[in-house]
Amino acid sequence: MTAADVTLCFLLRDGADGGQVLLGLKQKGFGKGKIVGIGGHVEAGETAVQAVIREVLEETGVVLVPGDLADAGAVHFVFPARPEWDMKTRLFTARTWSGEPAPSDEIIPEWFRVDTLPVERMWQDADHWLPVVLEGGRVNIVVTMDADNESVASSESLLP
Ligand SMILES: Nc1[nH]c(=O)nc2c1ncn2[C@H]1C[C@H](O)[C@@H](COP(=O)(O)OP(=O)(O)OP(=O)(O)O)O1
Repeated sequence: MTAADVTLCFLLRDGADGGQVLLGLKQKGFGKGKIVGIGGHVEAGETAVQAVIREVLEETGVVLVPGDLADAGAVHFVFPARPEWDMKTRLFTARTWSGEPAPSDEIIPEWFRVDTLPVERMWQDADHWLPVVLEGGRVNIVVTMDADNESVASSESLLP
């Protein structure tokens, strides 16, 4: 089975008490009830940049242009017990955009401090790759989930 192509974009801003990132409570579909990054599937004929701009608009109302996006690499999520859930995820960050994040039927967006991420409410793999991305780094990592599809069995960086 081929992994689905998906995207995530992390909006970053400076708060009074340090850096903040926009995440959101997933209201339905994959990862419902978790705090997740903003994004979703790349549709046929779309580039990853086009897809992430569309998904951020659909889920939060925030308008991005390609020049707002910084490439933060990729994470391949592997679910051996559920191969149909495998996803190849392109990661982006943005420090500029237009509009204010607003809730949609997909996501309730919320700003979090980057130094106190709500990891207990996120996918358990988040702390394997997200802090590097939020510090402005790039990752290229394969995260393999356990048979419970929740715990991390292994994570392997493909970067030299
Ligand atoms: N293990 C994991 N850890 C994580 O932090 N994010 C994950 C993950 N596995 C998948 N994701 C993300 C990537 C992707 O942005 C999202 C799933 O895409 P979607 O939100 O588009 O899925 P849905 O099925 O809700 O929506 P549709 O695209 O409308 O079918 O979940």
